[in-house]
Amino acid sequence: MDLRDRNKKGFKRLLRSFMYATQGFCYVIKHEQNMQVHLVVATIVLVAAYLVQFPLIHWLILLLVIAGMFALEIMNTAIERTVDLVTAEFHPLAKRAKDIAAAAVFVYCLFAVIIGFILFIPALMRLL
Ligand SMILES: Nc1ncnc2c1ncn2[C@@H]1O[C@H](COP(=O)(O)OP(=O)(O)OP(=O)(O)O)[C@@H](O)[C@H]1O
Repeated sequence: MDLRDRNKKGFKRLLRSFMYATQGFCYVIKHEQNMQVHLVVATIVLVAAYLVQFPLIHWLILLLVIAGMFALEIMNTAIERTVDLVTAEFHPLAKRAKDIAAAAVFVYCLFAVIIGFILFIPALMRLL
């Protein structure tokens, strides 16, 4: 992007930002296996929520958790690429940065699973 463009405001710039964000999103889906796994799991969970007829509040919580998961995985990928840009060599700080970014995804995943159980167990009990 031309540096002068950065100071421009308006709809065109907004549209361009949206286009860049879409490119980033497509990149992560295409190249990150973890993101592909998240997509498959999210689809299964959404279908299951539909089948057990989640109430509105459960849908909202579920969508928030799924959106957070996607956003965090995207940020993790951004950190990985930035570290790769800084060094192609083995460096303890590069390891720290990537491991910590991965830990953020892991912690979120863990709590997402717990929330999933809390939401689905009563719905499944009702069905049985
Ligand atoms: N430059 C580096 N220096 C030291 N350790 C590194 C470096 N690059 C990667 N690592 C170590 O290897 C692990 C895997 O890194 P990699 O870049 O392959 O990411 P990944 O976890 O495989 O992510 P993904 O498969 O989602 O792209 C990191 O978590 C880190 O421990």
